[in-house]
Amino acid sequence: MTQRIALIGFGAMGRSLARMLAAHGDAVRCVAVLQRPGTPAGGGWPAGAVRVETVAALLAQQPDLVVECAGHAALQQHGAEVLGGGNDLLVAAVGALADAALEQRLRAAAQAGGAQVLVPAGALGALDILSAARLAGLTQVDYLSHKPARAWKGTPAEQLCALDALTAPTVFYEGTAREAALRFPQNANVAAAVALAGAGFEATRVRLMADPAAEGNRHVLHAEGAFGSFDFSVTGRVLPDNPKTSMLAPASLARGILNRGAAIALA
Ligand SMILES: NC(=O)C1=CN([C@@H]2O[C@H](COP(=O)(O)OP(=O)(O)OC[C@H]3O[C@@H](n4cnc5c(N)ncnc54)[C@H](OP(=O)(O)O)[C@@H]3O)[C@@H](O)[C@H]2O)C=CC1
Ligand SMILES: O=C([O-])CC(=O)C(=O)O
Repeated sequence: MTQRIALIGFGAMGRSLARMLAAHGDAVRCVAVLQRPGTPAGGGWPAGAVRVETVAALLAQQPDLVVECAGHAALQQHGAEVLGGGNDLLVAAVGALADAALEQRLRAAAQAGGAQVLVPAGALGALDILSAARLAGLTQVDYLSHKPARAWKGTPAEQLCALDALTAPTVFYEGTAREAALRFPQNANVAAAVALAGAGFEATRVRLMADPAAEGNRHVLHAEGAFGSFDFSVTGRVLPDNPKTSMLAPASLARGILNRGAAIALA
C-alpha cells in the first residue's frame, strides 16, 4: 500500500528526502508540501504534491504521516496543530525540543490527538543502542560534533572563535545538550536526539568543534554505565546545497518513513 506523506519545508533536506523516496517507486507518495508565503517551490518538487501555506491545507490532503524538515521555528509554529489533529510527526528539528515549554506543548498535543512525535537518529545514528543502554543503566554520555569551519558560518560560533583564521581543529563550545541545541538550531539537533535517547538534556555533555581541514561532518558518541560502554562515530558527507547538513540526516528520515510501511520493520 502506498504511504501518503506531507512535508513541512522544502530546503536541502526536503529535496534530498524527496529524491530518495522517489527512488522507492510507489512505496511512498508525497501529497503536499507546506512552505512559507513567498517561498518559491524550487527544483526537485515531488510529482503531484500540492504546495500549501497552512497546516489545515496540508492535512486536507490526508497524509498518513507529516514530516518536518524546516527547522526549529517551523516546529514551534506548526507542530502542535499537526499532532492535535491526530497526525504523527517525524521531526528533523529535534533540537527545538530542548525548549521545555515546546516539549510540553507537543507532548500535550500528541496525547490529545492520539499521535506521536517521531525522533529520527538523524546525522548520527546509534540511538537504538543508546536508548537500550538507558534502560540497562547509563551514567555518562558525551557527544562531539566535529564539522568543517564553513559549517559553523552564520552561527554563534563566529563570536566564539575566529572561524576563518583557524589552523587546527578547535573546540569552541562545551555545555549541556539543552544549551547546545538551543544556541545552534541548524547544527546541534543530533545533540538533542542523543539527549532524548540517553541521559537527558542536562546530563548529556556536548562539545562543538570547528576544523579548517575537515571534509565532512563527524559525530562522536561515548556512553557508559551499568550496561558497559560504547563508542560510535560517523563521518558524513554533507548535502551539496547545505554544508551544515549531513546526507545521512534526510536518509534517516527516509528510513523512518519506509520502515513504517515495511512488512518486516526495524524496531
Ligand atoms: N536531526 C538531524 O540530524 C538534523 C536536523 N537538521 C534540522 O533540519 C533543518 C532543515 O535542514 P536543511 O533542509 O538542510 O535546511 P535548509 O536551510 O536548506 O532548508 C530549510 C527550509 O525550511 C524552510 N522553512 C523555514 N521555516 C519554515 C516554516 N516556518 N514553514 C515552512 N518552511 C520553512 C525554508 O524556507 P524559506 O525559504 O521560507 O526560509 C527552507 O527551504 C535544519 O534547520 C535543522 O534544524 C539539520 C541537520 C541534521
Ligand atoms: O547534519 C549534521 O551533520 C548534524 C546537524 O546539522 C545537526 O545535528 O543539526
